[in-house]
Amino acid sequence: MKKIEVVAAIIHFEDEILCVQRAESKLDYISEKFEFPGGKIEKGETKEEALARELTEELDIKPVIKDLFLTVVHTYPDFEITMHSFNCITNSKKIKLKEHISAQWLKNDNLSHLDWAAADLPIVSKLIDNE
Ligand SMILES: Nc1nc2c([nH]c(=O)n2[C@@H]2O[C@H](COP(=O)(O)OP(=O)(O)OP(=O)(O)O)[C@@H](O)[C@H]2O)c(=O)[nH]1
Repeated sequence: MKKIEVVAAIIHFEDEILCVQRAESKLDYISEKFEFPGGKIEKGETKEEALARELTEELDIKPVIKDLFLTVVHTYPDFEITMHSFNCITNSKKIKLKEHISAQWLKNDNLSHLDWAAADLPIVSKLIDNE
């Protein structure tokens, strides 16, 4: 099975976190699901470099990338994903949605209300537990 390695940003603004919604896709299990912004690590990049590049490409933002929060391994029907999530801090809620179809800034208690990609659920649970 195909394996991909992905980085994702938990972007904090005060007590809120940025949640973004993927576009429609032929893979129904990720189509229009909520996720944390990020993407695949390219050859030769560190995780932090990949995350900084993806955040510029997807949202045109440069938050401060802090510590690794959780690494999740999840098997979807068509591929296995290893996803490294990092806490990031921003001092502005300004974003430009270049690829995603919507975005919400939510407090931890409200994160469970969204329809998340399955690989994100352990991250969402840990954020809620840390509250
Ligand atoms: N960025 C991101 N991807 C996630 C999350 N959860 C999750 O299952 N994924 C999956 O991980 C994969 C990331 O690939 P991507 O398509 O965003 O990466 P990319 O920007 O490098 O895409 P590209 O291949 O079109 O260049 C997708 O299959 C996506 O559905 C998440 O929270 N953030």
